[in-house]
Amino acid sequence: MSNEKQFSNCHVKVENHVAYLFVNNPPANVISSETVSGLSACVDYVANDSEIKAVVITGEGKFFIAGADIKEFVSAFDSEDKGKLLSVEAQAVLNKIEQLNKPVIAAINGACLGGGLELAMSCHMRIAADEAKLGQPELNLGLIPGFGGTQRLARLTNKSKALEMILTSKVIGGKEAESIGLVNKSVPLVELMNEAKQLAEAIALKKSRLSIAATIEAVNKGLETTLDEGFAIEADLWAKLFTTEDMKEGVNAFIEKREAEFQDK
Ligand SMILES: C/C=C/C(=O)SCCNC(=O)CCNC(=O)[C@H](O)C(C)(C)COP(=O)(O)OP(=O)(O)OC[C@H]1O[C@@H](n2cnc3c(N)ncnc32)[C@H](O)[C@@H]1OP(=O)(O)O
Repeated sequence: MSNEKQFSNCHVKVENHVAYLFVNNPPANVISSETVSGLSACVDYVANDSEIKAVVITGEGKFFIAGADIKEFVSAFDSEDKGKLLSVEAQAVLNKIEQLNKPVIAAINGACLGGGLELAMSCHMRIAADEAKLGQPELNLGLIPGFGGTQRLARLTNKSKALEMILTSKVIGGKEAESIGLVNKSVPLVELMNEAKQLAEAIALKKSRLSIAATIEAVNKGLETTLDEGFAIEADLWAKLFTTEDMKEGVNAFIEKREAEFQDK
């Protein structure tokens, strides 16, 4: 791999236009304040590097991310303001991941709990190891999910499944997560990174950057508005793509019975 970049509690390696972002805060890769800053810088880096067309986020070692740093909560005891700051700052980074105009795939290699699942849910797609453990156990701490989990879990699965998982702190494996639509696919741990790489490369190496970005924008914005507004957003983005070199190339390639070679223009 080339292009390795180090940030606080995470690092990025780039290969074949795919950035592999490793969260690295041993032993459990928890999301401490330092991890939030590191992730924010890391996401800015992958957003601004024009070589990168897709991103895979995973955890270094045996954990994906075991949640927010519970030990840091002690210093915010009895302070609503400090509690709010922890939530709002982490939510902002996760929103930045969700709004990235490059597809982000979470490769869930182990414990993916609390803030870890919230980060995974902010990604555009998720591949889990069968052996992974996914859950929102915050009620065990007398809390609720605070990095977007109460909102994204219900949207990704459904209201009753989200309430069941959050209210019981139930932890589920990769296969069950797949069966409720929480992850796209669950595979044995040994196959996880290859599966994530294949998915990332199927997009990064085959599609135009312009239609990738437009797809993410249409789906993200559409889920935040009415269906009619969503159709209008889609029509505008579709029309803009009509003026691109890549659209001409895609259509000509079809007619000439060859594979399109997009230039991201
Ligand atoms: C808004 C967001 C809120 C949240 O995210 S709240 C946090 C939600 N997450 C959790 O409640 C998970 C808590 N952790 C666990 O349940 C377990 O751990 C695991 C299932 C993840 C792993 O269990 P095992 O394999 O037996 O390892 P181990 O000895 O429990 O953990 C290894 C070290 O990691 C520390 N650790 C684990 N999770 C956290 C955490 N979330 N915050 C701070 N430290 C954590 C432990 O304390 C320990 O450390 P040491 O070796 O020094 O005893």
